[in-house]
Amino acid sequence: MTAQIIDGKVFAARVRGQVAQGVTKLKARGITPGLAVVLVGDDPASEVYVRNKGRQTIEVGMASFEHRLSADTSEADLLALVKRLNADPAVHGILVQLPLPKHLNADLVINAIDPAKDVDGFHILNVGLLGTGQKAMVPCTPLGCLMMLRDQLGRLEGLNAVVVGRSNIVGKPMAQLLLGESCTVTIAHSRTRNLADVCRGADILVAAVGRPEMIPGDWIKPGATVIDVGINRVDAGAGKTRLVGDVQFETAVKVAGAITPVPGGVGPMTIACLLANTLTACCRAHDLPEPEGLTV
Ligand SMILES: Nc1nc2c(c(=O)[nH]1)N[C@@H](CN(C=O)c1ccc(C(=O)N[C@@H](CCC(=O)O)C(=O)O)cc1)CN2
Repeated sequence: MTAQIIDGKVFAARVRGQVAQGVTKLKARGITPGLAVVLVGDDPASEVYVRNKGRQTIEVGMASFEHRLSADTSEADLLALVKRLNADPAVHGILVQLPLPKHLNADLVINAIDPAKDVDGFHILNVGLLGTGQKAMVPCTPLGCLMMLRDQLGRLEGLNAVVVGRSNIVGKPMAQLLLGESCTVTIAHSRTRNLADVCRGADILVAAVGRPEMIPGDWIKPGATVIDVGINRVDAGAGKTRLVGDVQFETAVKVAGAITPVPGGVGPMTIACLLANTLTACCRAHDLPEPEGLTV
């Protein structure tokens, strides 16, 4: 058996199309959703992500506000910028690109963002709302994973879901979302005993542990749906590198029912869901109905 490949690029393009339609409707009412992205420092990967965010924001018809600050920016200056963006009515979504330089306290900065504009869903209030099953801003990567799972499987109720990884950005919110779908959820991680056996029990396996190709095909239940969140750059010889996921794709594809590739799986959904969250935040700010199919 060979797994169906879940194409994240195609899926993300579909989501962006839905977002663009929502933006057109808002513009007809004289409202333009706006997304502010803050980049501190010159991390090359973050540079690429921020550039792509800005480009895709404009492509769906939103206003893009980019703030690039030097690596030695003080916490006070960054907090002052966040405060200005909180107060700016043209800005419906605020995102501070992570990681921040070491001297800045990311928790402090994220929790200074107005929770209604926290399109990353990282603010402690949104974390609490999601954890208690209330309307929240949902972190983009897990939201994208859930959209793909719903599309693939329909109802998820009663399925065994194993999330490997316990980060605040992916693992924990992913587990909350799957619980919200009435899955039986296990959060596993690199120190879990008998990790292979835990994974073998999964109808849905979400790998978000950040270890290149840690999960081989023989840890996967035949027919399972595998969502690989890992984006790991490894040596490809001859001075080159390549991207691999947390799942060993070559062996997993022979066992799984469906699987996301790396690259081209979950990654593109992250920015598409950021745009979806910005549209949602804008609708909420104006007391308008939320876009269908783009929120949980
Ligand atoms: N404030 C935030 N910071 C970070 C987040 C986030 O959601 N909010 N996530 C990541 C980076 N990220 C977006 O910011 C992101 C990562 C990967 C991709 C993507 O499309 N990946 C491609 C491969 C890209 C490549 O060639 O390197 C793929 O998987 O196909 C988009 C966005 C950390 N920081």
